Amino acid sequence: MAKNTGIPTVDLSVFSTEDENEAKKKAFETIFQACSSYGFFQIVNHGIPVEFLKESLEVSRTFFHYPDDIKLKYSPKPGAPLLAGFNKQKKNCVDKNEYVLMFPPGSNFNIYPQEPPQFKEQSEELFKKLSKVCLLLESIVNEGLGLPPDFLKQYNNDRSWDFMTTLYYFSATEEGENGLTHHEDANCITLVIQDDTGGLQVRKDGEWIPVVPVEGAIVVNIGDVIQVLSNKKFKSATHRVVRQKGKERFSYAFFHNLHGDKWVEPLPKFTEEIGEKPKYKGFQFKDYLAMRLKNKTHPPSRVEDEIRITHYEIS
Ligand SMILES: O=C(O)CCC(=O)C(=O)O
Ligand SMILES: [Fe+2]
Repeated sequence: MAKNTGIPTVDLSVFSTEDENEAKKKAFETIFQACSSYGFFQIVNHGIPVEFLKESLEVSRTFFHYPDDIKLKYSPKPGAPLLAGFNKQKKNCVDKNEYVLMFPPGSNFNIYPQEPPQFKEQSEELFKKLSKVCLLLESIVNEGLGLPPDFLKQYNNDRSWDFMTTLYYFSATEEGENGLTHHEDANCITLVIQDDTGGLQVRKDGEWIPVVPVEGAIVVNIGDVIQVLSNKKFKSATHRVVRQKGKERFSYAFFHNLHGDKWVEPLPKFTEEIGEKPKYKGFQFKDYLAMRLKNKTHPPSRVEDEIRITHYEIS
């Protein structure tokens, strides 16, 4: 385990072999512990060349440094149901960032910046590579939860709802340092690539723990869907981004999602089969996503009034 990262770091290459060995067992144990406590860990030797990750962050930096009149050419079309393309947070929004939202390569509603020219190709390639890493992580989570082989793969068998954002956080100002308000991710598994600025934090036992950047590492976090299915055995941790003084920050977040038609509820394995009460009511995933989207489009006046997974909690 790498020191000083705040959260554990796992060498993912040990999972590239079929045979059982000590290193694999240990990595597995670290992931299990991390998912049961923080809901966060980092991975290295994940199969995506470190150079490729750096290039991706560089492409993102180049785009976000263009003046608004260039960036705004790639904004979502008025009235578009999905905000694919370049988005600036509204002036009064507490989140101080800009982002480009992308759906799977080939989705006809994607709006890719054409400047720099390599943006589209780099993003599509990154999307595919991150998607592959998520499939491996999903199988590790499946095993960690003791589910039947390929249970999650079959349940979550449609990749068309996955998405990725690249984010640009401005440096902190006198008016504030909030970059992304504390939240939990609604999806299954999220991957984050961050530059070396820092600012991502995860909440554990009432404390904010920094997710200290590790070169070439990818941050992994568990989302609400896994938390609900596992009846809170694996945690969808609260996290946020704090802007740094004098330093802007670039990142990518990849969301291994779930088709909106899927029904989400605690699995019998974590409830009736072990004599535990379900901690959540079941719901159709798209209903939850719609409420989450409304948090963004029509934000309540107090952050604590936003709809979160607690909405389905059985008290
Ligand atoms: O930019 C980051 O480091 C995290 C982004 C994030 O948490 C999100 O988009 O849900
Ligand atoms: Fe997040």
